Amino acid sequence: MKHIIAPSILSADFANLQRDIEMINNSDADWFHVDVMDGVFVPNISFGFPVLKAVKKYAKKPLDVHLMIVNPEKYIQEFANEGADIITVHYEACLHLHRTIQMIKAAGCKASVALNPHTAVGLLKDILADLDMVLIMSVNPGFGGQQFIPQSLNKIAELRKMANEINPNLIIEVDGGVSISNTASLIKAGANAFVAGNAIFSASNQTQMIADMKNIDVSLQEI
Ligand SMILES: O=C(CO)[C@H](O)[C@H](O)COP(=O)(O)O
Repeated sequence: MKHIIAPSILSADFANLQRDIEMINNSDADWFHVDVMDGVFVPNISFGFPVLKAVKKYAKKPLDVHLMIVNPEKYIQEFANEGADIITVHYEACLHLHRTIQMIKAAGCKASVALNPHTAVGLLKDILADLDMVLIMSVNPGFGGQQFIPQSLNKIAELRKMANEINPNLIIEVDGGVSISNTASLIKAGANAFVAGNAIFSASNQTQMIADMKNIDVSLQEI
């Protein structure tokens, strides 16, 4: 299966959100990545249900909702009701992660767990079989436009190795500092879904940038 490109609407122009949603609809992108931040789990506040609902109204592709919030279990059903297709909760925010994953599935969504840069992938071993996706944060969450943390490549490779034994269909998504210049090395490490905010929305031709990231020829790229 070809890798997935998920533009992060955190970097969109909120005064022209419908225009940016249509750009994604008409591009080679696969998903919309929607970052929800509460100002507690991360030092930033983004948006919540009303914006998700507005995006859902126009989006013609699945909504990949990344909850950077404490106590995410309180809001799973409402995010599902407002249109989330994939829900990612943070390992660091869940005291009862297994229960929260079951809640996401019961709400009819794909279930995913995100790991902050300091969190070891081995901690997911006993729950990996229950997951549709793991999101490796390759920056400290909270802001777009940060620099990719190189150690993330080792984490992806380690996770892919573990997934090959436990859950071969696991999607490994990378989020933070992803661009056309590191997509190939991330694919080689074992990732197959890419969130990109700044790299797409600051490009002079956004649709072309999405196409370039989607159609990158890994065999021609150096690590
Ligand atoms: O989760 C996020 C921030 O916490 C964003 O999705 C991520 O930072 C994408 O932005 P960029 O591609 O510009 O790094």
